[in-house]
Amino acid sequence: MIDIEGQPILTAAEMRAAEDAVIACGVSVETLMNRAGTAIAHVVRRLAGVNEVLILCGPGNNGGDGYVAARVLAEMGATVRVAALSKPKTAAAKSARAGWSGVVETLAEAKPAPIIVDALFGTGLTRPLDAEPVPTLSRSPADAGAQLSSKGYPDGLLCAPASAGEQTVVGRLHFLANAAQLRIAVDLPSGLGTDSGQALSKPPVFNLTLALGAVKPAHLLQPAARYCGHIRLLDIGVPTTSQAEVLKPPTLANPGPDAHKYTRGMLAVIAGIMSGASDLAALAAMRAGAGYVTLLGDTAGPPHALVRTPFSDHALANDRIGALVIGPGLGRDGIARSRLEAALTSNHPLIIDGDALRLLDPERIKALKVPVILTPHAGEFDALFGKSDADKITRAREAAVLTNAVVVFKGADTVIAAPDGRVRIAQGASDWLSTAGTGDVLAGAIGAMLAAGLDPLDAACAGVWLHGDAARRLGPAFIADDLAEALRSARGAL
Ligand SMILES: NC(=O)C1=CN([C@@H]2O[C@H](COP(=O)(O)OP(=O)(O)OC[C@H]3O[C@@H](n4cnc5c(N)ncnc54)[C@H](OP(=O)(O)O)[C@@H]3O)[C@@H](O)[C@H]2O)[C@@H](O)CC1
Ligand SMILES: [K+]
Repeated sequence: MIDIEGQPILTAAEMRAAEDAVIACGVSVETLMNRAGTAIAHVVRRLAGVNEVLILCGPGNNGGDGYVAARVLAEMGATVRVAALSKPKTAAAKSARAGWSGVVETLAEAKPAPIIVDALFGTGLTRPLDAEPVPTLSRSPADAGAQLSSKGYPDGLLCAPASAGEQTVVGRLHFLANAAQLRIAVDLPSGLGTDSGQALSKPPVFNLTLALGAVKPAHLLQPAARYCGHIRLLDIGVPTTSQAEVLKPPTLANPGPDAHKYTRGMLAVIAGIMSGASDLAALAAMRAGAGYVTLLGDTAGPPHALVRTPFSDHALANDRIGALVIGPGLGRDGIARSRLEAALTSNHPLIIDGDALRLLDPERIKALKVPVILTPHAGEFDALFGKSDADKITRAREAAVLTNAVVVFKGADTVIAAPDGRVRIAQGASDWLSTAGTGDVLAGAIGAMLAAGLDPLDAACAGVWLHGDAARRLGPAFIADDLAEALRSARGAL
């Protein structure tokens, strides 16, 4: 089981292409399926102990993985049952099914077990499951009590649509999941759109999802990610590369003996009508490790290390400034507009956040000749780039190209995109980040990184990492002030 930090993220088509490349070199689909099923079995065996395992198998290769896992688990001495939605359709799944010598129950009639393994659908799911009735065995009285043969569905038994409610695929999956103590999904919880991150049908929430060969967008994008639980990668011997990767901890150098405040990066934060927001950004930058932070505007208060300076073109013209944050608490009035204009023409690398995003359009941003990082949340993103049904990765990528800026598309599944197509996606953001001021803290943290001289994508990634890690360390009910302070622990943990 591999931790997914830093791993490539592949769409369903990219995963198929990676598998095809291996198959073209003479490795059979059956071999890949055997690797997948065997790896799954070993994980399940470790977690299940002596408890009974129920594996739910679908018609495609995801189901095939399930049959292999069942066989290997049985060979290891585990108590394992298999329930199928329908007969296997693919050649590899048929062959895997043939390798399972036990009974195959129907999904509609399977009794619960303490451990369930969902191998119903993986990357091949193309439509919602809700409407799909679960086939049951329509039996004549003479057939009553007959069991499925160990080699497949007996001839003459018909698959008939079941009634509503629990007898849909989703209903049965929820029923069995609710009754289980441990829920494990093979590749993806059944019902998720691999690339879109949408729940085509709402699956149960799993404890563990075993990604096969590569991480997929649905493991990270919301709402799909919330159904996956912990995500671990299983290696099936398919080499993968992608421009999209899971965000990993940054490598940040600590100050050396010859460091001074300016070598560690000087950040200027422009204040506006809501001084609390720019204060938070400035404090966050200091706690993320900036050497010198100056707040430009008419503000007052601690910390004493923060250099508060009235806003002026002269203050902005300081060529020691390594980066400029504008937007937190800026407002949208005339003063805001003139400060934004001054920032845009100051020639400093920019982090553009909050209100500043509402005062700009993509063409203006693209015309800037300095490194730019945009940090919109969903509302700001829609306002700047328009609404769209495309997935979040595609939207972030297109926005980065359109503006020639690094775009940090914030949310529970923050996507960071660079104009050259590279993408990083943060996993497992704390739900407690949904509180006022946390976006200001992020802008400051990223500002510290950009001021320190990191490349814009690296700066954005480092800021997002520190922000997410600080939140994880704080646990529940923190406020943005706590978050800014906790950046110090996150920085110290690197
Ligand atoms: N390729 C490889 O080398 C390897 C692949 N591996 C594994 O394969 C998985 C991908 O396999 P897959 O492509 O067969 O797709 P899968 O998710 O099993 O489902 C497809 C089936 O579902 C059906 N179907 C779709 N939607 C439906 C719906 N709403 N309701 C009902 N049916 C629906 C669809 O029918 P159709 O749309 O064609 O009518 C088709 O029959 C992947 O996640 C990984 O686990 C590993 O073994 C390693 C080697
Ligand atoms: K599955």
